[in-house]
Amino acid sequence: MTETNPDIEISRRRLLGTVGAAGAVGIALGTTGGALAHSVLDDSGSGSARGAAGSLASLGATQVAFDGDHQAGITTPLQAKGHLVAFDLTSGAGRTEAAALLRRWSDTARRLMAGETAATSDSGIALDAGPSSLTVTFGFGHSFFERTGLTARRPAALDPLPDFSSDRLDAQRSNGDLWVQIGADDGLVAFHALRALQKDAGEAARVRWQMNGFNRSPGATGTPMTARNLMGQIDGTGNPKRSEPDFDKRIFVPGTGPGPAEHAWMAGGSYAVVRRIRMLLDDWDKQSLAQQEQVIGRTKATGAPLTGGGETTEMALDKIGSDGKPVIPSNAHARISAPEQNGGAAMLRRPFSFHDGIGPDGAPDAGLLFVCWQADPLRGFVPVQRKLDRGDALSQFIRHESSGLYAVPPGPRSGEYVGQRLLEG
Ligand SMILES: C=CC1=C(C)c2cc3[nH]c(cc4nc(cc5[nH]c(cc1n2)c(C)c5CCC(=O)O)C(CCC(=O)O)=C4C)c(C)c3C=C
Ligand SMILES: [Fe+2]
Repeated sequence: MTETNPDIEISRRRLLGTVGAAGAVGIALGTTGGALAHSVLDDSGSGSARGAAGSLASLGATQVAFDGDHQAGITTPLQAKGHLVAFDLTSGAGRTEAAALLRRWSDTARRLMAGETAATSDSGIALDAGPSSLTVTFGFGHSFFERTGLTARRPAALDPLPDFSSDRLDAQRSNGDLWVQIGADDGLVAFHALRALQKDAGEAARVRWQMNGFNRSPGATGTPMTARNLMGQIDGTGNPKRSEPDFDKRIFVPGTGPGPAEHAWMAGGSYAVVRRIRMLLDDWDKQSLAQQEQVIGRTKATGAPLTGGGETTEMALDKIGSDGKPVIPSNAHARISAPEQNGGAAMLRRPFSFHDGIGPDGAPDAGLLFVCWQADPLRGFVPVQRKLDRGDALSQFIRHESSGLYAVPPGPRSGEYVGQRLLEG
């Protein structure tokens, strides 16, 4: 598995890089990572993002490939910093301008992900740092296809999500013609990419909304662990694993099979559902540990199911306690969202936490930038959210405040730009 997964190979490099961080950068970037790290280590070439600093530790040197079957930032391990940004095309911009924009964006993303500077007027924000696992992922919203005259090529999977009774959505912070996800293990590297991409948008597109998120930094725990969210729960345990035979089928649009030929441009792509979910943390913190664990159906400390075992032990959903009730409550979040309760519906959750300050009432404006990936939202997010909407114990502690659904095309081939098969096909 690890040999065929570029993202996991990056992790392997990161492990080797730990040795490098202790002083032997040559080992970290030797036979395993040398080719990918070349651009950041080469002091002689123009376009290097190296400033005055010396050699890079493994965290800075780690590079994720831009080209590939799938875009980076989907199966890439969670990064410490994230920016989500949606753009609308300006009134004068159509298909030609959109194609030129995607070409500029792809060129910049390819360069920055390789640890190079932007092609023109680089801001210098990321000087001294390496690529730091930077990923830039591009998607198209439903409205993009009208704006560019491409409605015949719009997949049905991009039809607007249904309304959910628990939605409290802000239209200004939802949807958008274009969506960009930026992730990096260094805050300056991530912000540098955001600035560069916004500059590239020029007169073609304007920012519609923008959100900032974070995760635990790599190396903060003794061994790699599933991340925690701002409620303190281990979050991500039940995610589909790359080693599972149906992983690709669940997450990526198949290359062949049913569906009109006009939609072939999405083969190898994926659909991202993005929700800004506010956590009502003051209410949550008033719950006892036992109450919090009943809400999820898993222990807080280890993430193990309430029916026993460790984090990765299967939930025994049929197990009845001495009180005659299911040990994992019937309204527990992990029970209701489990694939076996939803006809196999599954998604890859890859969120960032957010904190946008403290409101006048003293409550943090904090929560989860929920990003999930699937081959078809009607067989991933939608049925699960419908079920959660009807009786999830977690729902009284969260509020869905914004929503987006984006078609994320496959990764580019060498020299190609993201979306070229749609815009020029
Ligand atoms: C519609 C999809 C989902 C939304 C929205 C959602 C919000 C949300 N979830 C947590 C915390 C946890 N979720 C956990 C599991 C879990 N959640 C979903 C889906 C949505 N969650 C799924 C598909 C699963 C996996 C179920 C399974 O396969 O067993 C867990 C348990 C640990 C884990 O598996 O990750 C936690 C904790 C929050 C805080 C939240 C909104 C803010
Ligand atoms: Fe969840």
